[in-house]
Amino acid sequence: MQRATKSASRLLFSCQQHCLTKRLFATAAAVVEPACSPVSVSDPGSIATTTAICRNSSGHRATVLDGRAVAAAWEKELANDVQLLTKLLGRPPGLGVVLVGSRPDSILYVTKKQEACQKAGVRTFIRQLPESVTQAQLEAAVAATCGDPRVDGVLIQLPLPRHLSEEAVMEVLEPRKDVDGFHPLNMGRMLMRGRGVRLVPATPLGCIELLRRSGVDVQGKTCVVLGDSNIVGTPLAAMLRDRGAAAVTICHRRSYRDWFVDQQEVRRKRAAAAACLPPLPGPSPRPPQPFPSTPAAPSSSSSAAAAASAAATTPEEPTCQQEHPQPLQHQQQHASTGGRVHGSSPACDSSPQCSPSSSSPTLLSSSSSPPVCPASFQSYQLPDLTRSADILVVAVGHPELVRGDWVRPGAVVIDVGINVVGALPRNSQATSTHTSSTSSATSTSGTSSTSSTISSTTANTTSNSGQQQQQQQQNEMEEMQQQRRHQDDAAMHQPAPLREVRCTPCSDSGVESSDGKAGGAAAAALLGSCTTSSSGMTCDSSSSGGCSGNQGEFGSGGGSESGSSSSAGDDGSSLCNRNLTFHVVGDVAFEEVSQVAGAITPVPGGVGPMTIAALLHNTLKAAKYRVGLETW
Ligand SMILES: Nc1nc(=O)c2c([nH]1)NC[C@@H]1CN(c3ccc(C(=O)N[C@@H](CCC(=O)O)C(=O)O)cc3)C=[N+]21
Repeated sequence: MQRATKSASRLLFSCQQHCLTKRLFATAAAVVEPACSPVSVSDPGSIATTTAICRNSSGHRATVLDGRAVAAAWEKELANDVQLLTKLLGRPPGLGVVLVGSRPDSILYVTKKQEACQKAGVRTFIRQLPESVTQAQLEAAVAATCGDPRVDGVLIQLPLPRHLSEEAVMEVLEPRKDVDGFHPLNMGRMLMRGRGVRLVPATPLGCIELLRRSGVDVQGKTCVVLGDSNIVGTPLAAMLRDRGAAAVTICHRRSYRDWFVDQQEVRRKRAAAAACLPPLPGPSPRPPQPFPSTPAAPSSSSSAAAAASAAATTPEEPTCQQEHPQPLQHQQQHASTGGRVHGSSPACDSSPQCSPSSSSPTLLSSSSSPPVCPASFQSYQLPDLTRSADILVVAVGHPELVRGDWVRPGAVVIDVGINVVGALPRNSQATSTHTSSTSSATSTSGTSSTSSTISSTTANTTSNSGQQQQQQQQNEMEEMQQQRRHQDDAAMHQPAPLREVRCTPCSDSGVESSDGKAGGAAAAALLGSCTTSSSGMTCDSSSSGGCSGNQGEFGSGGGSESGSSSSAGDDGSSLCNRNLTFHVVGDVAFEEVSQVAGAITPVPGGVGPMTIAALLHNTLKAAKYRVGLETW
């Protein structure tokens, strides 16, 4: 009734907008059941069977892209190359790793690399430098590793402590031994079309291989890469492009960072905007552009196909007075998240969200009507963008950022995030009580919520920018410190079965070296008294002796400066000494997204193991350059 007082034009406009939005979603819902998404996934184990993944709808779960199994198969293949190379080299291929400090995650990843190399018959030479190492010492260590005749490939484990320049040390690497592909020559060749790709970063290569080996064809697909890091987002976008993607969108951190800070607020804005969001590029058929100022949305081949099929089946656009089906995003939300609040769907005849009184100032004009949609990208539009993807890669470093309603039904979702969340004093699980979240925690709603975030490490999305890296490290430190303050009441609700990590970083004094012969023992030495298993890393927090004073053949470069314990090491130790438990979750809400996606990678067990296999692949490639099996 109150609406009747509003201007007719505004009402009409609002209705049109909302109805169009609804029709759009209704259309998307209509193609869910009968149509098969253009993505097909074959069983990685079988040769001939290719199962088309039909667009998901409630009741269908996504195919899990098993990174562990695929990586194991890949590594087995690589073992043949190792045999050949060992003959040609007159020794096993060798990987040199330079590790600064003792971040538990870095130690874990180095250990994984070492294990994979040992299994394949590749020797590893690990040079662990103290946290306090100078740039010159680090560069000398890298140069010495590159110069070692037993070493064919070299990597510098990232991130580096904030006082060190990643950029500068990368230049010390010999490009043909740069198994991470971070040297500017390798990066440049990869980014520039036709320049002859050589060594490419392991994590993106792992993603690409996982897609390929799972039977997901990139050709002609619309890809969205959420994350703009130098080591994942940027190279992966180029690699998707080179594999024939029709369109690749890289989302800069400014497109998602608001979601980190205040998810509630962005969700609220998004809900408020639901009635007047401008159409975004994507696979769904789009109504005519309602805003003359909005540029025309490009369409992909799959969107054209979807539009064609939709055009044949879409009923007349409902009038505003009609009952409308729930937009798909709301259906999904209620089906898969237990009703995670996204804002209620506005009534067609009211559209209060488009009124100037809405609390979404960037969205709306201050005049009466029509509402002005933003000229630039707004955070709340991100789910529309991600939903345009046939292949969605997420590498942002925020636990479970991507929810079910961010994903196009049937899409392939690659989760690169590895976030260590939650802390629980050991043995207190049974009696744990739920505590309030820290500022950086993900939403605790949904099916796989986590409570306090102790440290959010996107292992694979480290930026090469010193400033950003510093900021990230500082954030991690702050979170850890905050966690320590709350450690007494750190008990938390346990989400679905997740890997448990209890760890004690070893002392960062001295320089540790080991080689592949020692294998697991070398890893254990590196980790102090830590042991690893398929279920994670377990360490005896009472001991860190395995790491100190064990000066080996790589004693030069970083020297054996001791006593320079890092704050990171301190924090890790303190946490470990308190017997806290961590969980690993991805950037994608796995359970929820599994209800929508056609295929999805788990965390752990997805991109991580593929990264390790890719690194092994690169190490052998470097060895091939050396013996002339491949030309540089
Ligand atoms: N110079 C450099 N090169 C890298 O390739 C590099 C790096 N620095 N810094 C860190 C990231 C991270 N990264 C991973 C390696 C293995 C797993 C991995 O194996 N993950 C397992 C388990 C992990 C766990 O147990 O927590 C999984 O996801 O199933 C994950 C992440 C390589 N990175």
